[in-house]
Amino acid sequence: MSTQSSTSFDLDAWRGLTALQQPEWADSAELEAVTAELAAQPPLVFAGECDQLKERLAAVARGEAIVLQGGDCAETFEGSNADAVRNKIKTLLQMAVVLTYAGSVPVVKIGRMAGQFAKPRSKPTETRDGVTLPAYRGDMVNDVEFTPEARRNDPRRLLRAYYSAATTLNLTRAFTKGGYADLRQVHAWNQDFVAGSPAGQRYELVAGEIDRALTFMRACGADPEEFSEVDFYSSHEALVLDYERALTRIDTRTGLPYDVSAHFLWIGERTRQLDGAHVEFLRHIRNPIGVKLGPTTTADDALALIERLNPEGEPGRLTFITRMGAGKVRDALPPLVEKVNGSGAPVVWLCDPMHGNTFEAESGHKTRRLDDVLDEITGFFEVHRALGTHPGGVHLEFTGDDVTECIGGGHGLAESDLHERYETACDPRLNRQQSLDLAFLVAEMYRG
Ligand SMILES: O=C[C@H](O)[C@H](O)COP(=O)(O)O
Ligand SMILES: C=C(OP(=O)(O)O)C(=O)O
Repeated sequence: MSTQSSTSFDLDAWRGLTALQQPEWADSAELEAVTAELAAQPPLVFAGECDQLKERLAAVARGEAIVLQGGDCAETFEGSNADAVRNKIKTLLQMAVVLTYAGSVPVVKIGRMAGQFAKPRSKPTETRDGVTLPAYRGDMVNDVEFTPEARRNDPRRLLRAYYSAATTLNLTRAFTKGGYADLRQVHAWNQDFVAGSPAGQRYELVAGEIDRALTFMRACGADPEEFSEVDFYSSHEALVLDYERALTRIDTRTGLPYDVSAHFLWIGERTRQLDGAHVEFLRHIRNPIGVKLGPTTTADDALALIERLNPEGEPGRLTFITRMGAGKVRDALPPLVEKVNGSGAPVVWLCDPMHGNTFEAESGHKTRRLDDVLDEITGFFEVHRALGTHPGGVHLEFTGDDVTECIGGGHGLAESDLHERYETACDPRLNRQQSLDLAFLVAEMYRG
């Protein structure tokens, strides 16, 4: 069947399949009322914007652009405030400038923002000091606080997620279109970072080159409009299907369904079963979509996902986000890339170097080493370079704040520092310094 002819029957077919990682809602009448209310809300993004992103991702698949996708592991309602959103955008823009210069190609900027409110979990419950409660599944479902009331799955949170996403998107549109994203200003922030970073000398070369390029352009009288505005897209894991279905609309231009909760949606490693509800639902929406692929993925799994999610080979439609772990990427990735590339399918390859590299520190904090993160990206580049395919970019968990959740980086954050500002609601994020360290080091890989 052509994916282009989806009907509302198709959009609800997932309901008859196994949907993993769905919250059990205490009150189904309330869920119904909430989803009806959501279905009547205006779209958060527009189908035309999703199509524009698809075109840009098609350029990435052709090797003509790269992707920088990132943001919180789990956004919180409390964190959807102007300071936190501005800091995340600022960090992402700073990283993007460095990568744009190094790659000499456009960088497609996608936030894990404005909707990343639901989390798949390894276990349905959490036990602390002998007390067992339902696991935290993201602010869309319940609260991170460890009390029975906070951990109750509350359908009204779906509405709060929608309104928080709207607030965040409003802020991102203001920050990226209202002059804040001016290239010269972003470069000045990077120069400050290089001057203050213990590893700064290593980055001075790139920062200096960008500076000279900008001075040259100014001297030539070139001051393009594009310098002061950037295109920024939203994304999140399409996990809670009642929410995603309620926010799916038929585009009046084309008569095709789009999930207007975000520009880009992805299917997680835990919910990518071919015969599962998530693959079934996402195959019918026309947004650009991604699938996370962990180390157990076989080349045949990848081909079957392509057949199911992009049978017509639409460029920019499908992104594979590989998250193998630093120790496995060099063995697990080549068979996938080789076979997919051999099939001729136009796939974007992104590296998520976070989710295969998590471990528990002695203090009990979940953490990641920046060295492992960089090693996985290095392996990802090695594999793509060896096979002649395009390393399409990175998918990161980071924040613009000075948290202490991951180890390493120019400032040498150690395990013993983790307790100082450990604020994530789920997995550990790179802080602002570590994110910029990473951007300069990945820039070297693109130049290499
Ligand atoms: O972000 C990814 C997952 O939600 C997270 O890694 C799950 O963590 P858990 O193993 O603590 O449930
Ligand atoms: C859960 C996530 O990742 P994965 O599906 O790769 O485990 C995530 O990116 O939040």
